[in-house]
Amino acid sequence: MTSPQHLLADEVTVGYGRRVVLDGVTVRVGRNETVGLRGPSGCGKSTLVRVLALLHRPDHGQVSIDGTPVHGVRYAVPVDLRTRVAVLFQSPRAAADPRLSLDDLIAEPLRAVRTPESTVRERVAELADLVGLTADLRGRRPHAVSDGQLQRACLARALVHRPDYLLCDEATAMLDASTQAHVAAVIRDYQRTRRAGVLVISHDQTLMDRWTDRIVDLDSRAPART
Ligand SMILES: Nc1ncnc2c1ncn2[C@@H]1O[C@H](COP(=O)(O)OP(=O)(O)OP(=O)(O)O)[C@@H](O)[C@H]1O
Repeated sequence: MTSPQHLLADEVTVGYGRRVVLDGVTVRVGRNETVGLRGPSGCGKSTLVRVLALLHRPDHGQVSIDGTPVHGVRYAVPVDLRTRVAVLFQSPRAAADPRLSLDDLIAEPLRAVRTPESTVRERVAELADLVGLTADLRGRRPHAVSDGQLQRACLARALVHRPDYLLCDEATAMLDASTQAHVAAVIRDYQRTRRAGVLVISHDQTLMDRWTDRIVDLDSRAPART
């Protein structure tokens, strides 16, 4: 029997203190599809992204990747499983280490798994090119580049391990129109060529309609099921 090809949050419940934010939510993102996640502010979209990105352990329920259940969070998850899901957040300033150059920001996940330095340099150059970071920008640290340039570096970093699933949490919201279009185009191309599964959260309905194959409504009033 072939294993399922999806990233699955299965009957996931998450609470902060006594407040239940996600109550038995099931959402799946298949390989080779782009799914939009929609819902009112505060309904738990970002929380679900953190659960799917293996950054937050649900109180109940489980995440599985292509049929393999994931136990633990962050570094407790084996590296070959952890690197299959990447996430791009809204604010590159909050996500990026201010001490690192853009090149080192992109390279860090590769160095963390002891990739040979020649391979690191090659891959960083390839990705910087893909996201449109010029040589003069690559040596700069976050304070010396714009939000759009920094988000390009964060996208390159997110793609560095060639993830099968990419989660985009309002990833283009802070960008000007042309950077937004370019970042979205890079993600779309990546999705097609890699046959990746992509989850998109955006308050921009036009962008969601244009970008996604289907939309899941995550309403805090009722458990969402797809
Ligand atoms: N670490 C936390 N500790 C306590 N409460 C939290 C935490 N993270 C989120 N919350 C609360 O959980 C609820 C859901 O937050 P979440 O960010 O997942 O919603 P969202 O749907 O992504 O919202 P938005 O569309 O406004 O970004 C909110 O009420 C938020 O205040």
